Amino acid sequence: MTYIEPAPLQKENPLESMMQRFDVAFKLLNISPEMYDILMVPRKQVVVGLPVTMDDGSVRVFEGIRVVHSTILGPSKGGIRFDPDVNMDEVKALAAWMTWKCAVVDIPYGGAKGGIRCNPREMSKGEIERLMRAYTGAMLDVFGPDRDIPAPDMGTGENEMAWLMDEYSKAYGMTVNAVVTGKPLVLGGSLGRKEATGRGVMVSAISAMEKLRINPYRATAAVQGFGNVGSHAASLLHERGVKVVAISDVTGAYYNEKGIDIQKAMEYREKNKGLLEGFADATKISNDELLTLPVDLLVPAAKEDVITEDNAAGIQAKLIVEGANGPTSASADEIINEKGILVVPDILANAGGVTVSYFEWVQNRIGYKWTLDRINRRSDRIMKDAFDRVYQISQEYKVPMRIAAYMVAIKKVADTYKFRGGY
Ligand SMILES: NC(=O)C1=CN([C@@H]2O[C@H](COP(=O)(O)OP(=O)(O)OC[C@H]3O[C@@H](n4cnc5c(N)ncnc54)[C@H](OP(=O)(O)O)[C@@H]3O)[C@@H](O)[C@H]2O)C=CC1
Ligand SMILES: O=C(O)CCC(=O)C(=O)O
Repeated sequence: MTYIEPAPLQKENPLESMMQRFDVAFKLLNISPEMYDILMVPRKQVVVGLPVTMDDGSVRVFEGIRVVHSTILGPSKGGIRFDPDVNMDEVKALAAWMTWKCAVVDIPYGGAKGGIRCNPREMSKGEIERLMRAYTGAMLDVFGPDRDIPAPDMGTGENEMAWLMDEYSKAYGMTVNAVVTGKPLVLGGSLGRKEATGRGVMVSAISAMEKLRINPYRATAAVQGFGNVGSHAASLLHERGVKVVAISDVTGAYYNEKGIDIQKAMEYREKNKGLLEGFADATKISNDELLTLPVDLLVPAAKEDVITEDNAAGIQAKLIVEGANGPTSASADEIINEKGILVVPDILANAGGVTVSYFEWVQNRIGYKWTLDRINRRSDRIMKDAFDRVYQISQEYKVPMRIAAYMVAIKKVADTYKFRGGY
């Protein structure tokens, strides 16, 4: 029997959360009302059924989604997520966030996102490869180096991007490495891309600490999620003197008030099938408990809607830097703002990844490789400038940085429409 698993029911809806913040920011800007629908409705929503032969010979049909939210600033850009919770509303929200994110850091891309509802932890490498190739084949007329450029997100990494590039290149009869970013270095991947999102989180955190007059060498942090974003954010924060006292993954959270040895945790995870389960030198607590630890900095870097109206009141951190997309539901915003916690929002804080993806694409287009030093200097500058711009708007309009970031992004996209016209 073949079947597509239904998406699980979720209490919070990321699309509604995104819309609520969008509405607030839109009203503060003097933009014509018809622009509202133009900016809200995605340009393209593609859903495909993907039959894949499993290792035991059975055939399973997976559902694959790609949403292109906007292409007004340039080709659309955004990752591909492999996760059992993938659903259309989530992907629509994630695609819109990509539009706002690229606009906030001022790179010439629109926004898109893709996802396949599956559990990669329960699949073999061969099954994942066949699924990725099937998805790419089904999206040949969506993807393209000047049209829509995917990248990694939760549950995917350089292997999946390599298969995508190969499948696309075979279909077009030539090597097209600029069709996807986050590739292995030998296929035209960029130095610095793996660490880029975590690095941007670190730059945002240090910039925010300056504003709050927190000395990083005396600060403590808890980081939720120890994948691409969380592990590099934790490691780079540690390098800047911050004591990371808690980390976590899907198996739970690991707390040590004297500080976690991040390098050791990364090595442990590599040897332990990618999991922190059993990590010594720390007490195991729950992912919910991690969120309310008495720390200066909280970095949610796992998935959306982990900070909600149910737990926001218990948060003790002075600063939240959002590594994940949409980790704070709209219902929690008010509580957090009332508590005076400074939040560096996702569309700003985690934009380091797409920034270095942009650099990867540029290098592929010009056929030349940049040094790591050049990449880090340029991406740090972009992240710092974007932070300062959003902080300044938040002061000027007396709004949280999240609303200020939406204002910067919406204005840029709306201004572009004004000049291009023709909708
Ligand atoms: N990769 C990138 O460049 C970018 C990613 N992001 C966002 O950052 C977030 C993380 O992405 P990324 O690091 O790439 O993903 P990964 O798949 O590399 O890592 C996700 C991490 O979160 C953990 N996790 C998953 N579910 C839960 C849960 N319910 N509770 C606690 N931890 C959980 C995973 O644990 P386990 O490994 O045990 O499953 C893993 O440690 C996502 O929101 C993504 O959209 C944003 C910008 C760019
Ligand atoms: O690197 C990219 O192009 C996009 C990464 C991504 O999906 C994100 O920023 O959420």
